[in-house]
Amino acid sequence: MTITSPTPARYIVQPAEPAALRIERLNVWYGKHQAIRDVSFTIPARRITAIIGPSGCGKSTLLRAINRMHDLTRDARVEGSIYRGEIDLYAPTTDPVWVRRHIGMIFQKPNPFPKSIFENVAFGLRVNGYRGDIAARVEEALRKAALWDEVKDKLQQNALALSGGQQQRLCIARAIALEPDILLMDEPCSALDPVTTMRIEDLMIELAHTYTIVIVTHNMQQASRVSHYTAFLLAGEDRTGELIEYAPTREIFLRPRDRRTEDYITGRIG
Ligand SMILES: Nc1ncnc2c1ncn2[C@@H]1O[C@H](COP(=O)(O)OP(=O)(O)OP(=O)(O)O)[C@@H](O)[C@H]1O
Repeated sequence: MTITSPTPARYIVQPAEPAALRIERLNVWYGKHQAIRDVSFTIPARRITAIIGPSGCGKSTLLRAINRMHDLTRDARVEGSIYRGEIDLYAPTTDPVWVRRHIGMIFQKPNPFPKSIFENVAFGLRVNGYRGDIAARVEEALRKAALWDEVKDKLQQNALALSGGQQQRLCIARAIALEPDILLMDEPCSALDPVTTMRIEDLMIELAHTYTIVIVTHNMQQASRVSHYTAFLLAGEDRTGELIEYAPTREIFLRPRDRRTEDYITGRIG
């Protein structure tokens, strides 16, 4: 593992594992407000990478840049590159629909469609004109999301009748059904109780055998429990949206190199 330090204030580790994504000189603006500033780092494949930092530092903005969701936001502008293998997701020739098929997103608040459990998972397959066995793919996705046993006898029931934790696992199944290789999770447990949160965390750890996971979290225990690598973004004045430190999670929590990282993880800055 090598440490590069583009400026004396940044400690960015290059993971030893194969790369799932290489983010290069990423900048994001909303109108005149710059939310992400010259961020470069590599996200390892089949690992969990946590993005942490104070409120407003740009965590969600960075996550959304990874599957080109800012294309859908008025006034948002992205510069820089994100490479998945040789393909720059921001190249003019790259289709954003293709990007979102390979990079799924799970949101803070579970957001199932007001349809049956089955149709929620089948939805993306139908939209994409999938010609194979939809029922088999739905079952497989629900199994991978650790929900099959709870719902197999009520697949036609409205998804909105499920508990919050079940709804979140359904949203994970909906994303998985499209066979992405990367899953982005934006505070996926913040609307859930502690027991349900543990269940989703266990699921994330299980899914990381197959998928690359990038998670935004405010919960330091969660970042330290589930993630292999952690990226710390800074907020405040003209430094908002800068990546200050990126390293294996153990190092970030046990031996942070930057005082600002230490202040944040120990709760001295919010
Ligand atoms: N659609 C938008 N239009 C304009 N400004 C936005 C938009 N989305 C986010 N911002 C601004 O960009 C900055 C970064 O927001 P972002 O949601 O990425 O931060 P965050 O670190 O995820 O925050 P939090 O921890 O509070 O969820 C904030 O100042 C926010 O107000």
